[in-house]
Amino acid sequence: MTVKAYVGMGSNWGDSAALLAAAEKAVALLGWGARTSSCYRTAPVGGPSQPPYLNAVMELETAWPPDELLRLLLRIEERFGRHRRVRWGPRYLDLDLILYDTWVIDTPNLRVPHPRMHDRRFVLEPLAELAPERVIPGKGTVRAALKGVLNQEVDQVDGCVFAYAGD
Ligand SMILES: Nc1ncnc2c1ncn2[C@@H]1O[C@H](COP(=O)(O)OP(=O)(O)OP(=O)(O)O)[C@@H](O)[C@H]1O
Ligand SMILES: Nc1nc2c(c(=O)[nH]1)N=C(CO)CN2
Repeated sequence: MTVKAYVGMGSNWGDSAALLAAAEKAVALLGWGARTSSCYRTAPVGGPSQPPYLNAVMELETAWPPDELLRLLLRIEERFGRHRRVRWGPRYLDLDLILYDTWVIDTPNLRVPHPRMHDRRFVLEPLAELAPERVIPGKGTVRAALKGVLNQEVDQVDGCVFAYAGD
C-alpha cells in the first residue's frame, strides 16, 4: 500500500536555499512521484527574534508507515546539522510531516495532521500550490484554511533550485 504524504520544509540558518534543495532530494528518496512547491520567504511565526525563513512543501507517494517516515525525516534533519536549543528558534533544517493521506494520528511522538499547520501560511501557501482541495482532517480544505491566515507575510522567491518542482 502506498499513500500520499506531505512534508513541510523550513530553514532560516546557514545557506537556506542550498539546504532546502539538498533536503528535497533526500526526502524524494523516501517515496515516488515527488512534487515540490515553490520556495517562499516567510516572516518567523513564534519564537525569539530571528531571521526570515525559506519554506516549501513536498508531496510524495510513500510505502513507509507514518512513524517510520517521521524517523527518517528526523534523520535527514540531523544530517543537515539542525540545532534545536530554543523552541521555535532558528534552525538549519526543519522537516514536518504535515499530512499522511487522511490519517489522524495522536501519539506522544507524532501528531498528524501537524497540529499547527492550519494556522500557518508558511505551510498552507506552498501546500495550496500542490493540493488546494485536499481536506485537512477536522479543518476543511487547504484553500479555505489559507483564507484565514492571509495576514501573515510570505513572498514567493526564486532562490531554491528544486529537482521536483511542480509545473
Ligand atoms: N507531524 C509531526 N512532524 C514532525 N515532528 C512531529 C510531528 N508530530 C510530533 N512531532 C514531534 O515533534 C518533535 C519536533 O519538535 P520540534 O521542537 O522540532 O518542533 P518545532 O518544529 O520546533 O515546532 P512545530 O512543531 O511547531 O513546528 C519531533 O521530535 C517529533 O517527535
Ligand atoms: N516562518 C516560519 N516560522 C516558523 C517556522 C517556519 O518554518 N517558518 N517553523 C517554526 C517551528 O517549526 C516556527 N516558526
